[in-house]
Amino acid sequence: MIKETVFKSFDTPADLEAKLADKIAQQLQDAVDTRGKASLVVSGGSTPLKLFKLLSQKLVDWSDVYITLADERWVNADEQDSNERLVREHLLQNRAASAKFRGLKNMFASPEAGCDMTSESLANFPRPFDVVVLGMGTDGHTCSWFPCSAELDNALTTKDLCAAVNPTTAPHARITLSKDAILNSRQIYLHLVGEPKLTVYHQALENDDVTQMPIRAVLAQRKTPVDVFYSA
Ligand SMILES: O=C(O)[C@H](O)[C@@H](O)[C@H](O)[C@H](O)COP(=O)(O)O
Repeated sequence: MIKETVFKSFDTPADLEAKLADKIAQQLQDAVDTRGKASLVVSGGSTPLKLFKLLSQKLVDWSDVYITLADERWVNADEQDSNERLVREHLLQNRAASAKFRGLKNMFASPEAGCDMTSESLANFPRPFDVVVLGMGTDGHTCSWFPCSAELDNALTTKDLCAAVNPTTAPHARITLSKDAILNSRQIYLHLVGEPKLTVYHQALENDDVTQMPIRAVLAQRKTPVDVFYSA
């Protein structure tokens, strides 16, 4: 059994988003005030869109904030399934338009070929990352650590910043930050909306077999604080 750390339950997704946006904005500004710059890693998917909008309106010294993604589908940034597109359209707006964003996709033909260049492009990011916001799929994946993929072990064990992943249960080849990179953070938030995800989260707490549910790699460690923000 994995011991739960911080679990915060909200009546509505809007309540959750308001609180989480406040916390993230405060932590980013504290980082800028303390160290001169801050870093934020966000996830794609459908859950964080309203959070992105709220965050984009916050008073933060955004020009000192470096933003990247936890994972990306290997598609061009103008395509429907691109996480970069989501970030550009929903987060890098309003006050946050001046943030320094680096996407994970580059011009190489595959994530395997492009991985090293992506890692190099993130070399000037403040690390440990100040804030990481993760989502979770109902198969227990987070980032692009898919239980179905042959590359899962590499993504969870490499010391490299990035790893290539080819999921068999989800579209597109992917590039993902590694477990080592994600856990080298000051604060991780796990953003969960909907009862099916609460059920999966409780299943994830049952044991620490990361090959079945890779989200356990985040939940079972004690190096980096993980706060779960949940709303039905
Ligand atoms: O690119 C992605 O798909 C992600 O970054 C992924 O890890 C996501 O966070 C979960 O799959 C949850 O996705 P939803 O928010 O769409 O449920």
